[in-house]
Amino acid sequence: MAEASKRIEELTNKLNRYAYEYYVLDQPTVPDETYDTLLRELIELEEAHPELKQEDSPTQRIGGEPLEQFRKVRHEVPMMSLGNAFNAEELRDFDRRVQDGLGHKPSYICELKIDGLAVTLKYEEGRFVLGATRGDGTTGEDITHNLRTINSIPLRLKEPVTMEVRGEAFMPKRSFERLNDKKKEQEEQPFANPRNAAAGSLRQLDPKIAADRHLDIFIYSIGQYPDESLTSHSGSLRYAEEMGLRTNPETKAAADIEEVIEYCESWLEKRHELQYEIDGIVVKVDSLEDQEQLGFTAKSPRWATAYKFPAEEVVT
Ligand SMILES: NC(=O)c1cnc(N)c2cc(Br)sc12
Repeated sequence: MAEASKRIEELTNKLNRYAYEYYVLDQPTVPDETYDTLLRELIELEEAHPELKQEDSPTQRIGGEPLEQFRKVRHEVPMMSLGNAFNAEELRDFDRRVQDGLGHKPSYICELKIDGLAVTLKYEEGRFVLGATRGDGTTGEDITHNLRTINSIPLRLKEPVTMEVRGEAFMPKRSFERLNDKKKEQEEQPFANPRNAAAGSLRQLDPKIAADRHLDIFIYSIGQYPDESLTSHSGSLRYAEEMGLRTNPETKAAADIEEVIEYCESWLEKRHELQYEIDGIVVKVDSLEDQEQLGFTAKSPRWATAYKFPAEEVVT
């Protein structure tokens, strides 16, 4: 029994590390066959010793029976929405308002605006305990059973910290095309776009459906967190990465609004090369102290805006 317990713990940790390298870092260090062989060994050991199964075992990503209904979840920290800017001049207007509010020039951080479904993830002492949709910003739906099936969401953080993080769950373009090909073959209604496909997949009561949809996620903000040493948004993104969470590699600091405008305009064409859809760029004041000073309007932060790309001509 001690042997089995030791081997199960060893396999669980090894498989979780391999999954982290593959799904979070996009840098696998072992071939798929190695992962599959170890996973088969773990499944056999867990079947022989179910009481030794670990909560963060990769075999526990797809839970039990489908839910009867969704539980409502109240967000302690409301999930924000963003004001919009549609061109360079409106970005300059945003910058003027920010400088008026701060009394100094801020530094900015630019992040791709992922076209998916905003979700919140709660970790307690490092364990993934709750995941929910944004809903109306204060009340969302509990979709923990579906988010557990996303391989780039760690079931356990690298440190036993308690924190809430927010991000965008999305369906990569390739998964979207494969899914719609299957739907067309089965003469079912295809999804209009990857955002609808991701939302449709995560709003299922049966986690086996979400598990089959190859969803992914980028974390873009941290709610209440224990580490008071964080003073910038960019620092909090690095902290999220250190905890084992997946963040977007294209995020970039900008010294002033002209650099922000340059970044936004550079992605107008480049975005078609991405493996996922984006519908704009999120621009944030980087200093947490500056964010605190600027605060929120009734529904949006004064320290962020969304630069929206012009709607694309839909070729039918
Ligand atoms: N990086 C970000 O902050 C970010 C990325 N993608 C998105 N769809 C959203 C939405 C809000 Br609200 S923030 C944000």
